Amino acid sequence: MDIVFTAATVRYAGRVALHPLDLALSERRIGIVGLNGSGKTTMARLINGLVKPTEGSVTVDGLDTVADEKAARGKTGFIFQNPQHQMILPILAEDIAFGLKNRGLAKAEIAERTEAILSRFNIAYLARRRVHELSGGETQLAAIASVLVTGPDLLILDEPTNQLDLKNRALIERTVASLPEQVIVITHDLALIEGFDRVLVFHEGRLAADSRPAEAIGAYRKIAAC
Ligand SMILES: Nc1ncnc2c1ncn2[C@@H]1O[C@H](COP(=O)(O)OP(=O)(O)OP(=O)(O)O)[C@@H](O)[C@H]1O
Repeated sequence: MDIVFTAATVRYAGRVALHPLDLALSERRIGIVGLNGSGKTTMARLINGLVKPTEGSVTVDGLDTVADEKAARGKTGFIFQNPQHQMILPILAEDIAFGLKNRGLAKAEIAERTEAILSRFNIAYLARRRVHELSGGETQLAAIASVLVTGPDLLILDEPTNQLDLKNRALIERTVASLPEQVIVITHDLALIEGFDRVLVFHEGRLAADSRPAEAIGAYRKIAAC
């Protein structure tokens, strides 16, 4: 899917969080890195329309995130920094089914798709568990399943390995690597994006580097050392 930023600018209460950004993204694996507060989440939220550009525009697959808000949002699944907050119903299978019910699917299809997505991520055993009792790694997998069940073309993950132990980091790395969907990951976990196609580095609300992972991570290390 093509994501195009055209002079996209974001101000919060008059303060610039993202300076005019011109960028076209179509790679399957895109990483976003940068210091805290550099504008990464703001940039990513522009893609699914959760943040609107104060000036300029953002399109996904040619759909404007403001003018074609609903259609554009349907293209993208977003996993937030604290994914437990995006789980709405208490039992995992019910939470996953909820997104499908909202789309008006028939009961049998909802059951079939819920089961299929749980198996796809090897978490069928968690189907009847309470979402707030899942471990960090289980929560990430459950959130990925809940979001992908509705069939978005693009998945955006905001710091998916934050607070995970080494074993669960590796599990999420493997899971992300195996997804057929296009993926954008915001992360401070540089190992996660080592094999990616393209890495963007943000600094003080501007795109400071945009290249293959090794070069981009090198640029990020220089920024962090200043
Ligand atoms: N809703 C908001 N209202 C006001 N200011 C905001 C809002 N969201 C973000 N900001 C500010 O915009 C700037 C960029 O924030 P953003 O969350 O995009 O950065 P980030 O690079 O994702 O940071 P982190 O790595 O800490 O998550 C920061 O100065 C932040 O305080």
